[in-house]
Amino acid sequence: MKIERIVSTRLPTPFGEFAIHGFREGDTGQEHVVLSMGDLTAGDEPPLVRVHSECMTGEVFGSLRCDCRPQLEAAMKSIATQGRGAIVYMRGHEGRGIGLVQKLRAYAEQDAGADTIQANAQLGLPIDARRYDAAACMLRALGVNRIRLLTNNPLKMAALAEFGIEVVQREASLTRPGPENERYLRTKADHMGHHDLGHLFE
Ligand SMILES: Nc1nc2c(ncn2[C@@H]2O[C@H](COP(=O)(O)OP(=O)(O)OP(=O)(O)O)[C@@H](O)[C@H]2O)c(=O)[nH]1
Ligand SMILES: [Zn+2]
Repeated sequence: MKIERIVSTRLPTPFGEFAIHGFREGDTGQEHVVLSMGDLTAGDEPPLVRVHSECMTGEVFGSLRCDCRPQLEAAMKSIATQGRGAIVYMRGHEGRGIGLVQKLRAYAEQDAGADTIQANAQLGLPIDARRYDAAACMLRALGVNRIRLLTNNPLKMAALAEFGIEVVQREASLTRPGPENERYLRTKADHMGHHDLGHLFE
């Protein structure tokens, strides 16, 4: 995989000032960004990293069908509190890799009774089409080979490891469930093997 860092600049946010690094994949032209804070390569302690899948409905419009925005904000806050870490923001991961409009079609199926997995299956789409090689390459380009990863998703950990990023520790990324995203979170807990989400419903 060829991926190039095109630019690095400042990004002041309500959570503190990050650096934002703009990357472009050589083969596809797909763009991604990494937000970083502090010196990612200093010391023995691996940095806290969130590899986050783009979700326009949640992050731009505040959709309550998922918890992507609260997860992203919590990750930015944790990194700011520690003064060090990175958000690898994966464009092209929208809808677990099926794309925005296909995700909206899946939402329509869900409103007719399907869960998140059944909805994709009914549309003839993969349940999860995301790849993590670009994420691993971007981390490496920033000098990072060992991380503490904020996730509940075992596939994400395994995929990063497969592409040479050592996940020294996993930290849960939990938000408070609401009536609109409860089924989405339960499906991840019950059928997609996600860690820790089951505790939300105890
Ligand atoms: N296909 C599909 N994608 C969804 C749906 N709801 C949210 N998404 C997408 O799922 C992605 C987030 O992935 P998740 O599987 O929920 O969580 P994760 O990132 O794998 O796991 P964590 O690291 O624990 O948050 C975002 O790109 C969302 O757009 C849905 O109902 N159907
Ligand atoms: Zn979302």
